[in-house]
Amino acid sequence: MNVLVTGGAGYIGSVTVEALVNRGHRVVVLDNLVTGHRDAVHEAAAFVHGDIQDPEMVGFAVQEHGVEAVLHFAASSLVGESMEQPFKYFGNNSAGSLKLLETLVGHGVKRFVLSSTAALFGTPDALPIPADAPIRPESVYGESKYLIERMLAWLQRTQGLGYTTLRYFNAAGASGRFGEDHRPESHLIPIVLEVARGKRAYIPIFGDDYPTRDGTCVRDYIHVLDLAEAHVLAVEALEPGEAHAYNLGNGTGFSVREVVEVCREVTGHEIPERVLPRRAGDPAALVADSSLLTQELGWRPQHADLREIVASAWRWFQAHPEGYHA
Ligand SMILES: NC(=O)c1ccc[n+]([C@@H]2O[C@H](COP(=O)([O-])OP(=O)(O)OC[C@H]3O[C@@H](n4cnc5c(N)ncnc54)[C@H](O)[C@@H]3O)[C@@H](O)[C@H]2O)c1
Ligand SMILES: O=c1ccn([C@@H]2O[C@H](COP(=O)(O)OP(=O)(O)O[C@H]3O[C@H](CO)[C@@H](O)[C@H](O)[C@H]3O)[C@@H](O)[C@H]2O)c(=O)[nH]1
Repeated sequence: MNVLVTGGAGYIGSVTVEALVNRGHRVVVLDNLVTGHRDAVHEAAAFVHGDIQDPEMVGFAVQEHGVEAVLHFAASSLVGESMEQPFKYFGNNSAGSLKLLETLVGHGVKRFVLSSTAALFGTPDALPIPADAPIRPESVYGESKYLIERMLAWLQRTQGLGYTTLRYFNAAGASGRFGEDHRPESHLIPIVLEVARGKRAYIPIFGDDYPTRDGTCVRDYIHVLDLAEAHVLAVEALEPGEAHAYNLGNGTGFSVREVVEVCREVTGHEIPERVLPRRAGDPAALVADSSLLTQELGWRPQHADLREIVASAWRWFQAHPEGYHA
């Protein structure tokens, strides 16, 4: 298939492009490089430096490359930041995706896979969270993604667009070539590894008074390679006019303190910690029930062990001490 990947110069997008290329698909990446890196774009993929909100750039990419399906990663994606900058999130994510979808539908694109999020679920009634759990975001980020899901539901009904929304939990780890390089970094595992690499003095723990087993937030960390594989399966199976929503995680939760402990084991470094106040928008615990994805697409995580996930990130950081800006 000819696949357009928005945000393909970013963390999860770059690893997914690698997986698509390995599977024999032809890929064009559209990215404005606001958080992504040109060097993170696989050499077998075409690259268009542009914004999802620019109809001319998007239209050019679609026509020039005969695009049949779109994987939409491009977004602003930090829970904490979204609570401080709501207009950025409703703008880039919700309004940006609306513009993108208008252009794509106008060019006859009928297959669309959305990077959605566990942040849709807020504080869930029970764990693990199934795909049909109630939606009640507790952050602007989560709401901004849910608005895109609602647009997709209406475009399926009115325009025959086929879509799959993958609500993934916490991406982590690296492929051999592509890894996580956010600036500044805000995600837990790369920050803990920055402490191990001597780039930070300690790991701040945002709250230890949550109703969890050790008081720190629990998350379901999924290997970026398993995420990439789910995208390949989803886009290969998707037909025009269909609608699917899947949760995507390992089904096991780790607290912030447990993650730090695994990082100590993997790196052999001490990793001091310091407890700070809670971060706005953080639910106490998020763990995925991905059984619908397993039933319908045969997806199963191949790298579920948190030690393996952390070790892959650790190897990538050792091989790329300055990230993509070497
Ligand atoms: N990292 C996670 O744990 C996680 C979990 C659930 C969902 N997600 C979602 O997955 C997607 C990718 O996340 P990531 O961690 O790889 O983020 P990232 O910031 O590394 O990648 C996003 C990419 O999109 C590009 N981009 C942003 N706005 C754009 C625009 N308007 N036009 C063109 N390009 C634009 C950026 O330059 C970047 O390359 C996001 O949609 C995010 O919401 C991430
Ligand atoms: O220095 C840090 C960084 C994070 N945390 C905590 O670690 C957990 C994980 O945080 P982080 O790695 O920032 O991820 P999330 O905020 O859970 O969000 C990620 O996972 C979501 C899905 O669950 C995605 O939608 C988001 O895009 C992605 O950033 C949270 O409880 C944070 O409060 C700390 O205690 N200290």
